[in-house]
Amino acid sequence: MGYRAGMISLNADAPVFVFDFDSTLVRIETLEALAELSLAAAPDAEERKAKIAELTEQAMNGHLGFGEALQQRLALLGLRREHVEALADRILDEATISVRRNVDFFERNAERIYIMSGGFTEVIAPLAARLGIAPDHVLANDLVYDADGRVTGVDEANPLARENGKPTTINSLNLERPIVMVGDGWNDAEVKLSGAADRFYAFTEIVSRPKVVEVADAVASSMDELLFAEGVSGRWSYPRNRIKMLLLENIHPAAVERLEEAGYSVDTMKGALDEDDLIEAIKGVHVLGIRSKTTVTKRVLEHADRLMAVAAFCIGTNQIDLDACADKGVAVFNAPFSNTRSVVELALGLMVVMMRDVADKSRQMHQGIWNKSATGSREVRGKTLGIIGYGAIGSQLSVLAENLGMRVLFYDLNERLALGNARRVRKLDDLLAESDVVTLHVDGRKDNANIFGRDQFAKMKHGALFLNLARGHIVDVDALADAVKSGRLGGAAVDVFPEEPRTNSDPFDSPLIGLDKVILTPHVGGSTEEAQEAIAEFAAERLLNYLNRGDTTFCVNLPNVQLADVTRAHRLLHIHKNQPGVLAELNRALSEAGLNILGQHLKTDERTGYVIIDVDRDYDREAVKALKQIPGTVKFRMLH
Ligand SMILES: NC(=O)c1ccc[n+]([C@@H]2O[C@H](COP(=O)([O-])OP(=O)(O)OC[C@H]3O[C@@H](n4cnc5c(N)ncnc54)[C@H](O)[C@@H]3O)[C@@H](O)[C@H]2O)c1
Ligand SMILES: O=C(O)[C@H](O)COP(=O)(O)O
Repeated sequence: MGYRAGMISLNADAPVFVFDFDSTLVRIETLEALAELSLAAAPDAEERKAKIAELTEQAMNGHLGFGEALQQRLALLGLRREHVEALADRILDEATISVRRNVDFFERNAERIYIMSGGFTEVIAPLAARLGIAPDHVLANDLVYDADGRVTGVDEANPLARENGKPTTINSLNLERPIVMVGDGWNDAEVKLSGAADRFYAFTEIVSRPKVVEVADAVASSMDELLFAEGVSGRWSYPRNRIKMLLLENIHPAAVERLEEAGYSVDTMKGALDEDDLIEAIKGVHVLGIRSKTTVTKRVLEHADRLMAVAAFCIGTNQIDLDACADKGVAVFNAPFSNTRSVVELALGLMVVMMRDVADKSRQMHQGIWNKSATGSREVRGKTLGIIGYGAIGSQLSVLAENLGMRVLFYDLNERLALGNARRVRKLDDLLAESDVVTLHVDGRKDNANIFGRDQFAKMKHGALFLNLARGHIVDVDALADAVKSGRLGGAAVDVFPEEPRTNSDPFDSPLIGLDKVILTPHVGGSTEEAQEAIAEFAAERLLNYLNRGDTTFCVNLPNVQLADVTRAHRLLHIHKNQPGVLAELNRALSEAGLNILGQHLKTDERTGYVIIDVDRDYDREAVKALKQIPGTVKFRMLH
């Protein structure tokens, strides 16, 4: 399993922790998992499994004595040594996710940690070993086998085989106090209720039982939460499950999976939200995930009381007020390359389809009209393609179009390397005059609003084709509609619109609707399964790198700093206005706080400075708070 390293130690007067096993350290109930193995071929397997699960629930909720429930379940199981061995073999894979994240806590504090379970030593042993817990700190039942390897019962001398087994076992050990019991079941709660432990945490990451939660001193929905509540310096400075992420616009589940696996709390919504709804939804949210339809305005940001980062799970970031985000210290990320290929393929397909008039021919066929004719139907080979905006998409399109035999011209505001035989033109008008197909791939910056209108259409070749798969506001659609109607253009394919519906249930309207020779698609240039999954993975990774270690690589509005994981240090992250004197003040405050600096990075852009300081872990925590007061501070956080 992918366990991580870190530095988490308890101090001398820290409690002794006693952890339950099933549905706490592992996400399974041992007896139910064994039933899957031992009853695989039994004709009445389902009945028996249901009975076993029912007995487990009764015992875990305190409705049936544990010893009684264990005996009855073993009788139903028909268990053999090989079944037990098979489960022990895969038990590491069943470890609870937050336990995997905090393996260091176990390793470093093994002397003050016990695993106590009504389950079986043989199954627990491999995970205990992985967590560095010695065999004499594993308190569990021992199975008894007959000569043929059949399980005949458990060692009855062990108190864990009987009622009140857990309190009895703890008491017999005479452990130092305080003792903290952590588990999901009633028999764990009983340890505290009987006085054998000082505190009881209902562990709810796998299952939450109301009756157990009710009597618990506190609820721990993950190991991080437990360590935070106990004041133990955990894997992270703040429990990740308290960091709320809101992902809008049907972001691919791979992102949710990745972020949840890393311990964060993720909520999702299918559509985009309008400004007022977003203002409501963003309260308490630390990370917002969007696509092209959600506009993050200054007004929205004014209500974002916890926001640390925004991820655009797409290429475009024109829907986000990047400067306002920077002013609030909110980092913005996107996925600049993950759907490039999908857009390029669609653009090429649309060109071919338009050259052959496929859309209109197909519509006629659906009306029962057979119109076999070569008139007006052309190959793309040998035609001139004019690409406006030679960035990631434009340049890749250039290469593939040349491979289809097209001649490529491009126009870009910036210097761009011409790929293959593509030729850069200095004036847009030259490109318009020469191209048989004109395609737009500029970014969505505000200045690009309506850059393509009546004048530009008038300068295109008569009968040329036009594509816009970039952004809706770039083109004057009324002018486009007129250019098609007048026959100036031979056809148009449009994927993006100045006004787009926020959800699939909202209506769509445009002057282009119903026009012959016009192909309309609902902003799906980047909507392929491959692209959406790739975007999800890329953007989620950027977010995790930022949240977990302060790395701003690929951030589009803060200085980019690439950072390694924080090990053997605490990391201070200070975002400030780029104004004179901040760094000097910061270093003065650091020295007053008695901090030993292990490493420091500073990067600035014209608006913002970002300082990352790794320090020795011994320092005055209160004094560090002074860093927040330094004039010009925008955001300050700590990681360890
Ligand atoms: N339809 C979709 O689903 C979809 C999917 C992905 C991207 N997009 C959009 O496609 C566009 C291109 O994406 P990209 O990844 O290639 O962006 P990019 O930033 O890599 O490239 C944009 C290029 O346009 C140039 N440019 C900007 N304004 C210009 C102007 N007025 N005239 C000439 N050149 C100009 C820039 O210098 C840059 O080279 C963006 O608008 C993006 O939002 C749409
Ligand atoms: O910017 C982009 O990547 C595209 O416009 C795709 O946007 P979408 O994720 O909303 O489809």
